[in-house]
Amino acid sequence: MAPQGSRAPLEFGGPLGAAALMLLLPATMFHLLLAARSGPARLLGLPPHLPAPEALWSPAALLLWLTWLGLQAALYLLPARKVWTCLRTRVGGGLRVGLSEEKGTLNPNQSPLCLQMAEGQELKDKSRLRYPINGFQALVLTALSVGLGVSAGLPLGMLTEMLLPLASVATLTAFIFSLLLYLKALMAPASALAPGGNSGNPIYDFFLGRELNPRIGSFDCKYFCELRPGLIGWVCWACWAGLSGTWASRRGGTDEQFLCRAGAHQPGSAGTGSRTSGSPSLAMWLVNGFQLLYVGDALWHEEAVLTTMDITHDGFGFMLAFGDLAWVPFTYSLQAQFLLYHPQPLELPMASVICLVNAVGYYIFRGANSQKNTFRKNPSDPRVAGLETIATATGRQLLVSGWWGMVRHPNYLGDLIMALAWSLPCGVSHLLPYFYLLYFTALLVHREARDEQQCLQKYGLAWREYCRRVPYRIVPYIY
Ligand SMILES: NC(=O)C1=CN([C@@H]2O[C@H](COP(=O)(O)OP(=O)(O)OC[C@H]3O[C@@H](n4cnc5c(N)ncnc54)[C@H](OP(=O)(O)O)[C@@H]3O)[C@@H](O)[C@H]2O)C=CC1
Ligand SMILES: CC(C)=CCC[C@@H](C)[C@H]1CC=C2C3=C(CC[C@@]21C)[C@@]1(C)CC[C@H](O)C(C)(C)[C@@H]1CC3
Repeated sequence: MAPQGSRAPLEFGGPLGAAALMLLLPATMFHLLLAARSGPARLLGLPPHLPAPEALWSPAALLLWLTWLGLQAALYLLPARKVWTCLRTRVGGGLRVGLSEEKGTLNPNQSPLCLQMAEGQELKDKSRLRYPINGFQALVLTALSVGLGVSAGLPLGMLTEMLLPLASVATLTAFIFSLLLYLKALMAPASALAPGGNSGNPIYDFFLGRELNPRIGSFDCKYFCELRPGLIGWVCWACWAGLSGTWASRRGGTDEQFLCRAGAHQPGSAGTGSRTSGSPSLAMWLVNGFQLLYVGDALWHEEAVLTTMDITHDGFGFMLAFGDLAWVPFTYSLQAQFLLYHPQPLELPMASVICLVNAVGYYIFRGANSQKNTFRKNPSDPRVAGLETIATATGRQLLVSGWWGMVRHPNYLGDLIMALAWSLPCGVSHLLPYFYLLYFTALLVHREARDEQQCLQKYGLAWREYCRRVPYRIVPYIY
């Protein structure tokens, strides 16, 4: 039985804050879903029409959701194809080859099927967990399965109408799953518990999560949820929203009929304007393209998630279960949902500027994340060996030039610039599509403060020296 009452300071406003977030997060998600399909599409203020209770639940949505989770779990367990592994190895560069060969896990000449694995950070008991690396393969196979399903006549056009019940089912799953995880953690050894999330207060611990890496056999629940059902679901749904225009016109429906069916055509609706061609608008192409790049990138660099604080520090509780399974797919796709019901005109010159903004954001995000990952894996790698560093008492070093000498969280800066680029195609007539940018700024500012606290504990004076030499946190000369 695990000991109760760790001395970690309480975060998120303690039990009261945790309880409030458990109500507020699902409420916000449903508000956004309803607002996106309402005529006025207001971020602040109630949507004009609240749905009937039966619109929030359907057995078909439950079946679809369970099938989706089953498909993603099967793809998680599937070995990586040899041809696939070789391709990733070549395109991914020396870093991946070095890592995998060093651990004896990758030999492209062995068998046509191999489960490529990566090792996580060292745990309290000095052991390291192993994780499958086949996320990008899962994305491609999912896209193929969905494509096959649609061409075989699966009524995926219903997806738009099923979004509310799907969100309910995902929220319910997150609650049940978190409860099971909480109970499972009661039997976990102390060494398996997360640094936070073990305060002894059941509400707080349920929210934050007690066990660091809950597993069923070798199936890692947190790693699976962080990158698979929600992230892949997000782009599948957003792309589907993009294609829905085509679908509406192929079925012989007008925009007006489509919007009525989807529940958006109400007095004062902005949603009957410009989408008449039956193909996704330029704005929709941009939003989908940018988000597909983001998710594809996350799965391509899958092993990088093993060093994020979600995997190394936070327990697996309601916050991450709900965040991964419900919040990400249903709120991160908000721009696509908004454009589906409120098409916006976008001219080519403006689209080019937005593409440039996204490219700059991606360049900073990827450059900063790759530089740190390369450095953490092998500080003498020629790509990072010339960078200036600060030594710490732990034996690890901190980068103080390159991306990490510009601000203390250059990767957050890139991520925020991309967030702006995802909203700009939606125009400036509504605040709603900018919700992601606002929420994400708050999330990253809070996350940055948590990370600083942890780094101060880990590196002490060396961290203070880093802060002195790199005074800005996220935005140079501003913050
Ligand atoms: N789309 C979304 O919803 C979200 C996206 N993200 C993205 O996820 C990515 C990962 O974020 P996150 O895990 O929060 O944080 P980081 O990837 O920034 O990792 C922080 C860690 O990096 C190490 N570090 C910090 N400074 C230095 C330095 N100067 N030199 C070397 N190492 C350093 C420290 O760990 P150590 O020293 O132990 O290596 C620190 O704890 C980011 O790109 C972020 O934008 C994050 C949250 C949500
Ligand atoms: C308020 C609330 C619901 C909190 C939960 C937060 C989660 C939604 C996010 C915490 C960290 C995340 C990361 C990603 C998605 C969102 C969550 C789960 C991420 C998988 C997105 C893709 C990136 O490339 C990433 C892999 C770096 C990233 C990791 C962190």
